[in-house]
Amino acid sequence: MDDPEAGTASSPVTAAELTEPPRIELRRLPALAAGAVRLARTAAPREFLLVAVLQALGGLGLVLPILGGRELLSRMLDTGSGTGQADVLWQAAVVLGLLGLIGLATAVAAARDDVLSELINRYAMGRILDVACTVDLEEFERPEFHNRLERASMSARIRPHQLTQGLGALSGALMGTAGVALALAAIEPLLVPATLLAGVPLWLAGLRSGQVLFDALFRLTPAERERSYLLELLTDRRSAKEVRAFGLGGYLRGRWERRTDERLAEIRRTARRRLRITLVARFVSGIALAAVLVPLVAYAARGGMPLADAGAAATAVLLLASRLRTAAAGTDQLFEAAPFVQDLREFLKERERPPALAAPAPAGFRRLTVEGLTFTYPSADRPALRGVDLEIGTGQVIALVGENGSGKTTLAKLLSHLYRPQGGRISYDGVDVAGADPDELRGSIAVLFQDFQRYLLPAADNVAMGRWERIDDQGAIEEAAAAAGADGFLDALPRGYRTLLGPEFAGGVDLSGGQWQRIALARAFFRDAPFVILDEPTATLDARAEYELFERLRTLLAGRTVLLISHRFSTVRTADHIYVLDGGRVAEHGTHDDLMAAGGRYAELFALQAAGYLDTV
Ligand SMILES: Nc1ncnc2c1ncn2[C@@H]1O[C@H](COP(=O)(O)OP(=O)(O)OP(=O)(O)O)[C@@H](O)[C@H]1O
Repeated sequence: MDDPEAGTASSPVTAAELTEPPRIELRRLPALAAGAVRLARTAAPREFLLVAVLQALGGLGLVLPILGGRELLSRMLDTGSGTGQADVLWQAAVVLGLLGLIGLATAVAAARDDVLSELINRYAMGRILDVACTVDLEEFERPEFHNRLERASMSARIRPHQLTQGLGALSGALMGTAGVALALAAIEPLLVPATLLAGVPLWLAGLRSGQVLFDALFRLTPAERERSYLLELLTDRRSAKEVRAFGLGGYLRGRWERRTDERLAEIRRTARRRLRITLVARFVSGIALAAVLVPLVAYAARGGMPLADAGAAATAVLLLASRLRTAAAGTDQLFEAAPFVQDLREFLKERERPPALAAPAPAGFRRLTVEGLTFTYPSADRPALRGVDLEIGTGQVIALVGENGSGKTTLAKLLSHLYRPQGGRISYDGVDVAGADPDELRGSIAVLFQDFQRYLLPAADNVAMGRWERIDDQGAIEEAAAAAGADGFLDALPRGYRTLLGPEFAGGVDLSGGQWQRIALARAFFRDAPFVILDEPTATLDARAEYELFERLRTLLAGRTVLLISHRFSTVRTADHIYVLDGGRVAEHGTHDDLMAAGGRYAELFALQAAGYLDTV
């Protein structure tokens, strides 16, 4: 596909560089306008051409009355005969007909413009999704990335289209301006540049006013995101029950109202600033116009030129000034959209790693080795993992245990290649996989997260999301569901596997927490990967289901390598090897018997849990 951003990229602007609103530079305007036109042309080639041609025809509507009218008038004054009058009538009919056609073109252009706007929005949003789906997961931990994503999404809705609209309006207005300027030049050439000067304050004001609006919306972005988040809390089904149970409606609503008031106050301040800029510009422009008209009238009054000529010149000056104001309306749109489009383009440059640099990933391993693995979350001041060493042999079941916050899930995320290690290495059979394509590496891994996703899609699709390429393999879907113990309740659903899950959509049904977890487990089985990572896979399962699952786990996942994270020591004791994490480090490791004999942290936690069960008996 033709890439409208091609050839424009400099080094990507990093998140840190964009904490202040970028300045719009006049010299970048032509490139921005060209970029927006390319974007519009790529997004909607036919619509763009049609609207551009129709808008240009509409622009003729500004010139035609002047040129046609003048010609018509001189013909009327010249003709005395009947034939001449017929000519004039015929010519008048042509001018009127053309004006009618131009009116039609303008109306059609406006209607097609709505479609063009949607198409540009869809294309720009597609480009934003390209970035959102490919950036490192780590980016989602950075508030600045979310601010930029929010701004880009808001800008994509209207700004590229606004920029092309501004260009269209400007080119139409410039045609009109040129027509009047020619007429004025015929009377008195000096008056043309003098009148054009009156337009300069209007253009400068448009530039400043556009930047003021962008600065305000840029600074409002974090608060705007908070407002959206509060709105979601107040309107989403998942939060609705807790909001009611804790009586949070009024409190959260109050927070939303305060943020909204702050936004309104900022919008009011910005509107006042922009109005001041416009009024000052119009005043200065008016003075500049008076500086042209007053000497003209005075000169004519002193007899320097015939009064009729002076009257015609003054009329042309006023007409030119009015065309300049129309042109300024176009530049206002252009300047208002430009900083947003510039910001959007910077975001779109934020493409992830160039795929060509990634080495082919090994399909699996016989031995996975982790050495000195270190990782700190972008928003954290302490590492979540510090120098972790670990070894996993193919076909083994390895367990990770440790208290809350000890780093188990973080290690699982690094082993699934969702984050890149900041120190240390992960090797497959002695080869560091840091340079390999993470997408490819993830292709041979199935992960079941603690906070797995509940897709509001048909039940079968929920399982098939594990390997969407095989979404039509109903047999394999049912097999995976049976392995996870989900077949019973899925068969009993109103439309079986085709039942929509989630009651938010018509015909959808909800499941219990444990049933959702079995579906997530089925998804991991359906992925059919050689390395399976299960983070608390039975947290919401009943005791019998959990027991049965672990009894069958070795059979179900025979030949696969399993990394199991669990707080339930009864389930991890059968693992081939157990790693105990503490404060981001491996505190100890070994088999259940080794660790019990060592009498360390594992033995202590195991005894604590066992005592809890005994107390309740
Ligand atoms: N996205 C994040 N941003 C910042 N810090 C994080 C993030 N996720 C986890 N942490 C921190 O990293 C540390 C390790 O967290 P991790 O989720 O790996 O622990 P865990 O052992 O899986 O805990 P649990 O048993 O509660 O699931 C904790 O101190 C946690 O606060």
